[in-house]
Amino acid sequence: MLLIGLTGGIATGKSSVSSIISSMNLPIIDADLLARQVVEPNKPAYNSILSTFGPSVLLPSGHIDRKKLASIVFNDPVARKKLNTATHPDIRREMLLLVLHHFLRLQRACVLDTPLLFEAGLHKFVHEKVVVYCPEQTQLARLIARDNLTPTEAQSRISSQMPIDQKRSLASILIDNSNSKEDTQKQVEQMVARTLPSKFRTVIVWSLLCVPAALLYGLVKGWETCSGLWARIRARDSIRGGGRVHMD
Ligand SMILES: CC(C)(COP(=O)(O)OP(=O)(O)OC[C@H]1O[C@@H](n2cnc3c(N)ncnc32)[C@H](O)[C@@H]1O)[C@@H](O)C(=O)NCCC(=O)NCCS
Ligand SMILES: Nc1ncnc2c1ncn2[C@@H]1O[C@H](COP(=O)(O)OP(=O)(O)OP(=O)(O)O)[C@@H](O)[C@H]1O
Repeated sequence: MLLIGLTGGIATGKSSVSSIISSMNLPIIDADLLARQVVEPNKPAYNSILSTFGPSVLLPSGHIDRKKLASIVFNDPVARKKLNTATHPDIRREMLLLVLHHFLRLQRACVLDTPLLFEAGLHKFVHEKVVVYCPEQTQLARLIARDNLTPTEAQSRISSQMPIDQKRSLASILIDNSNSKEDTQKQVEQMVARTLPSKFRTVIVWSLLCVPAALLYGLVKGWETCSGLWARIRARDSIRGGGRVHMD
């Protein structure tokens, strides 16, 4: 199975490209979505965020206040590193499980839609590094318009990632999303047609690797179940032990 790492800068157009790819029936693993799932209440990363940032980053519902957390971490590299440390191992584990799942289902390719592909070192594990590019001024304008940010807020988000020109230089395939959406669509279709392996090749690789992949899937899933149970026991004990919920 071909592993395609899809990345770019914030608001350069990854989601737009990933929805084009998805319409071609290729599976997409969305790191931003996984980042939301691993911080649901009482999951290990949730407890870790709470003990690092305190209860002021919670909404009255008990969920993480993402706006509040964003305003902290996009202005403070040390806080951002702490958030990455709390969330990235769990995001990586979920990604691995999904990759194995798609491999075992005999998919010909799988796309990892990951904004921090290079920053987090995940580019080492993919066959193709696809960078969705637009010039930084266009990126800034799109980010301000989409998220209703001030230019200063938008700039600090852009600066929290590797500069888009550097990502461009690390790409194995570049999708230039500076122009129309139709132009981008054409580039994506060409990219998929050029890189997708044949069904024959996919079946050969699958038959060689399906046993170790299934074993690895079972091990990672087992580990996930045990660590989830352990986090719930610890959260329950901390409620019983004086109401300092999740702060132990
Ligand atoms: C900071 C948080 C709370 C902001 O949440 P919010 O819902 O406002 O934004 P969302 O998650 O949709 O992210 C939007 C974009 O911000 C950028 N971004 C997100 N996290 C980071 C980060 N740690 N460093 C640099 N850029 C980031 C990405 O380009 C992403 O596509 C959230 O992004 C988060 O928990 N980030 C840490 C986990 C992470 O690294 N996620 C990125 C995928 S691995
Ligand atoms: N070719 C294009 N022309 C004009 N606007 C575009 C184009 N491609 C994307 N946009 C707009 O730019 C904004 C950012 O695009 P998108 O949300 O796809 O970026 P992203 O890289 O996924 O962002 P993030 O890193 O925050 O997840 C959106 O409002 C989108 O509609």
